[in-house]
This record gives sequence, C-alpha cells and structure tokens, in this order.
Amino acid sequence: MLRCLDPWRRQLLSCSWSRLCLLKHSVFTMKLQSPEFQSLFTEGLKSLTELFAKENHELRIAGGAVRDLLSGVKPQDVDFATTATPAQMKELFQSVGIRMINNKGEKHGTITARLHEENFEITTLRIDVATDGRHAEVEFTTDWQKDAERRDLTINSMFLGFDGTLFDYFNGYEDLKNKKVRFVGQAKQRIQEDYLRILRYFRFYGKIVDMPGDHDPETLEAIAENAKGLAGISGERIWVELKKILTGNHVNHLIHLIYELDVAPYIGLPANTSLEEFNKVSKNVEGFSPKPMTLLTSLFKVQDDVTKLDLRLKISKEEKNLGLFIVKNRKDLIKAVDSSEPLKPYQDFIIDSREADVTARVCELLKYQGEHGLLKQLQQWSIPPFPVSGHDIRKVGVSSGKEIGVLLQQLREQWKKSGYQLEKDELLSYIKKTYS
Ligand SMILES: Nc1ccn([C@@H]2O[C@H](COP(=O)(O)OP(=O)(O)OP(=O)(O)O)[C@@H](O)[C@H]2O)c(=O)n1
Ligand SMILES: [Mg+2]
Repeated sequence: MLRCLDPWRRQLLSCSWSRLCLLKHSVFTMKLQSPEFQSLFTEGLKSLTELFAKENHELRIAGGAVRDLLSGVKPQDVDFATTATPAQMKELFQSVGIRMINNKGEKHGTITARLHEENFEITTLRIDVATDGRHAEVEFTTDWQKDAERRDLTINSMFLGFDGTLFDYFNGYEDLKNKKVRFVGQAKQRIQEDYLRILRYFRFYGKIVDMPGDHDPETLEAIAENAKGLAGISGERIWVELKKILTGNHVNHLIHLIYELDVAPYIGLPANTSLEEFNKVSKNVEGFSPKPMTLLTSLFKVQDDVTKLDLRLKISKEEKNLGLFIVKNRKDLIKAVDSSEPLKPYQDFIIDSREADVTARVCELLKYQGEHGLLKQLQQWSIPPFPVSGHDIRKVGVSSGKEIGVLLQQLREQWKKSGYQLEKDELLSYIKKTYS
C-alpha cells in the first residue's frame, strides 16, 4: 500500500518523528523506521552493532546510504563510520576472531570486516588535513560534525544511528526533500579538495532534481573556475561519474552545462563540438535506456574523437567499438525507405557481420537514430541460420574449394534477397542446374 505513494509521503508515514529537538550545532534528529532501513538488519549487521556497542565505540551508517534510505531506496552499498580508530577496530575484530580483508584502506581509516558471509566497510571519523585535489592526508577524530564537514554535498553528509536517529549537521534532509544539491560549506573549497566533485555535483543533480535549470550561481562559478583541476583526475574515476550522468535524468541540461562551464575538454570530450546532433539524439534515446556511449557518441564528429576519449578515460574495448561503430554507420546504415521491409538493411548488416555482439550494437544505433518501431522489431527477431553449407555444395559435385566459396556467397545473396525465406533445396536447385 505504502509503495503506491511518492517516496516523500511514504517516508513521512513510515518515520515516527521523535520530538524535534535542537542539539549542539543545530542538529535536528528524527527517527527513521522504513522497510528499506529494516531490511539492512542482517545477522552480520546485528553482530557488528552488538560488538561495537559492547566496546562503547559509536557506529553509524554514513553518506550515500543515508541519502538513499531517506529517499525510500535500499542502498546498493552501505558505508559505516565509527569513532573507533583502525587500530581499535583491528584489536576488536582479532579478539573475537573476525576476519578482516583488503587492508589497503587502512591508511585512510577504512577496515573491511567479514561477518556472516558479508563484508562491512567501516571508516574511522576523519578530518582531511591536506588535500591535493585527488587524495587526502587524514587525521582521525571522534567528532561526527567534523567528519560531515569534509564531505562533498549536504545530502551526502548525514549519518544514521541503528535506532533510526538521523544526524544531519548541514540540512541535508531538507535539501533532499527540496531537491537541492548543495556543497557543504564553500563550493570552491570542496571542489579544490577533490575535483571529481564537479562531476559528482552534476550526477546528483541528475539524480534528485525534478525540473532542471536552477543552480546556485556561486556553485556554477566555482565549477567554471576549477574545471581545469579535472585534468589531474584519473580517467577511470571520471568515466565512472560521466557514465552515471549520461544514464541519469536531465542529461541534456547537464551536458550543456558541462560545455558552458568549459568542463568538457578536461574530461576527454571534443572542445568545439556543436550540440545540435546531441540535442537530437538525447531526445531520440529518451526512455530507451541507451548505453552511455550511445548518447556520448552524438558529441563526436569523427572516429578520432572516440580514440581521444579512450586515451583520456580508458573506456572498455566494447564501449570503444560501440562508439566507432556508431560514428561509422550512423549516416549510411539507415532504414529502407519506400519498402515494406524498412528493417532489412539492418538485418542484412547483422547477417553479413562476423562479430558476436553486432545485434546489440545495431540496437544502440536504432536508439541513436530514434527508430523505435524498428528497434522493437529487431529485438523480437532472431537471426535465421543460412541453410546451406560447403558440404552441401560438395555433394552436388563441386570440388574446388575456391568455387565452393564463390557459390556459397552467391547463394547467400539470393537467400538475403528472398528475405531469408529460401530453403536449402530451393537454394541448391540453382546450382544443381549447372552442375548436374
Ligand atoms: N569525492 C567524494 C566522494 C565521496 N564523498 C563522501 O563519501 C561518501 C561515499 O562515497 P561514494 O560511495 O563514492 O558515493 P555515494 O555518495 O555513496 O554514491 P553511490 O550511491 O553512487 O555510492 C559520499 O556519500 C560522500 O559523503 C565525498 O565527500 N567526496
Ligand atoms: Mg556509496
């Protein structure tokens, strides 16, 4: 029943508001009791919370997971924050024989413990004492607000206790409800601590804002002034964020902003592109779950633009091939006009191709071109097998391998012309006349 309601109404119904009280630093607390929150309480989490409580270490859910829970969404991954230092956590886990894995995060305060076949990533509260725009040198603290202060956006700066108490130092919950994406404190400072946050701002804008267009001028100024900082961020990290922007809402508005604020050249996108093709394609793909690369390709004029993107962002081979394929074929591989079989050129292309994932690529091309009817048809089509083999032709009396190859090709063309209808005997009858 609650599922039919909009997430905010559901939230209001499922949160039993404790008395709204003003704590130090203007923290409002409320109690969250939603089904998504309850579903987190696995055997592993129950043991973990008991363990920390016994040692009087504070432990809370942190950051993105709190944002998701307050939006009525079950988080994909849950990060935990604690007042215990990494050394205290290690001692605690060792004392009860709990396995810890992947100790790489320890320098930054993160310990990963495995309980009841589940991994729990727990990070000590910290202050970033020095940052270089990518990495941070950290100092541990027991002050929750200090940890919230070093986070990027207000909606990502909250903590949630296991009794459902929300710890919200920067009005993140209000911003989430009002669908506002704001940096914690000064946008400029937060961005200079980690330039990737420019893209995170765009990503969360696409995630939570209803109507695009409204931005805090100070934020846009800070982004424009610091865009070049993205030049020092690894391609892999940029690609992760950019893909999320491309698959989120308001992508047209956000890509325009990325160009207006001169962010594009620092993230591998062609500098002086016209956004005309992009405007058209972003409408074409709307509602059809395109691959990020499909939409991105509309910013590219030539195949070299895909190569440049790959050099900067280290995209996967599959993504690169999709980009190259669309740039190469978008103008020539088009529907058959004045024909009862408009899909035929695409089907022939697939039949002629030797590559395994060609159908998926052609589907992306159809999305790009806005050919939604043809896309549906192609998705329901299964590639018919060509019914004649070299062995069949040999049986007719042809022995030269070269000749068999030529005949096979000719029969294939006949078969394609027939709309893949001709059967083996009918096809072989063409050559039987000559060879018998
Ligand atoms: N550049 C960054 C990356 C992360 N964070 C903080 O670390 C938390 C966890 O980061 P991450 O898991 O990367 O992002 P999420 O916000 O959780 O988003 P997602 O749902 O995509 O995981 C964020 O919520 C935010 O508080 C930050 O301040 N600055
Ligand atoms: Mg996360």
